[in-house]
Amino acid sequence: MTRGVGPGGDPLESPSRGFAPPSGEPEPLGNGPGDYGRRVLRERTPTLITEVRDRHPYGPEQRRALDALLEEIASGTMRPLGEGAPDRARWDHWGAAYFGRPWADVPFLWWESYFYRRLLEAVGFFTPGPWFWVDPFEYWKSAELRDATVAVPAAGERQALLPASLWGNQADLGFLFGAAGGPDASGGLVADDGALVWSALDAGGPNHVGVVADNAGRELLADLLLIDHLLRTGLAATVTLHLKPHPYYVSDATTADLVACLRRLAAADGEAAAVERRLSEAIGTGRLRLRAHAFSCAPWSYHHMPADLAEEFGDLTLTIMKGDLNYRRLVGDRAWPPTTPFAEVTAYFPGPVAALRTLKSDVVTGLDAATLSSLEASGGDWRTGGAHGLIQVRR
Ligand SMILES: O=P(O)(O)OC[C@H]1O[C@](O)(CO)[C@@H](O)[C@@H]1O
Repeated sequence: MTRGVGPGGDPLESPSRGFAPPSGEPEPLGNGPGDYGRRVLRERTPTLITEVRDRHPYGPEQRRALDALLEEIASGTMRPLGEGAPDRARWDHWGAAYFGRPWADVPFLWWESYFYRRLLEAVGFFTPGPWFWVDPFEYWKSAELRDATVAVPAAGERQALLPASLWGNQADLGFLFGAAGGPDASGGLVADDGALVWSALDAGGPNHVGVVADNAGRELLADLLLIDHLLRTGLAATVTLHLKPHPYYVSDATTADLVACLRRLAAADGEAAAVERRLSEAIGTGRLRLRAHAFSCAPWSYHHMPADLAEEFGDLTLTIMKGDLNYRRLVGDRAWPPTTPFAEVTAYFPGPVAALRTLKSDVVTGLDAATLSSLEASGGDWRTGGAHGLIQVRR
């Protein structure tokens, strides 16, 4: 296992260094015919730009910038961030191999992350002025949170907590902008290491658990119930909750979204309000620690994580990675044969790690051969439809 240092004083890791992926790894997933990335690039991304433009009273400057982004993605070449962007140097470094090329030539994981950064640029999110730090996705996030029901399982019923946190991941608002609409029904679990997750925590202590959050709203509510359980029962001495430092992938949870969820819990009846009180107190005492690391919005897999993050994950009893994008970043967004062991592709990760994810993109690992053949025989969109889930762990 090798670890590099960040470039030019930047605390984030150089993409060319970091933890080595297993040798002989398959190509990064792209945007060719049949690739899921192509659908996202051609369908979801333009719809999202148009929706963001239509839902806000933006002035001519923001509208022009959104239209230019639409055109650049459809038929132009990828350009760097504008002068004056606070993170321009970092992205110039990261994007050196991609800028000046058509978007479709750039790996899916990379371009989609950069797309969200460019969308924020277009709407003036980082520019001091009237739209400074106005979340372009707040409209959808708050609607989803309003509709969410809060169901606190009875004390002692911990078995429901992992599936609730997992299936909460269906509430990815990016699906609103897909041609096929959102996931409909549960296709069940294609891998279920749930018992191993609990036994990793039951083994002794004190446990220190990381939760790398994904979506706001009902997914984060379910995550918070899980975190409350871990803290309340003493199964975790501390929990570190990783949020996004700024809006990302439509519904990814920021600190503002966490606050909204806590208020939602406080306003609900009975036990939910008690959960909010306990969590707020735990944040106050430092038992529940919030992180919003810049690498959480980086276009790279965790193989390239910076040293400070690697050290943190290495100190944890277990890190729980939520959602599809974190899964892609954990295993590497590559065309792995689906029976490649999860333990093998995550061996580089600096501590025990679990993934709770609904399947919403091409990558998957750790399936047994029988499960894979019945999924293939189903003829359905099982890799990307969001109707299947998995719980995997590497201790
Ligand atoms: O919210 P999640 O579970 O990370 O899912 C987001 C997924 O949706 C997509 O953004 C598709 O638009 C995938 O690229 C990504 O993996």
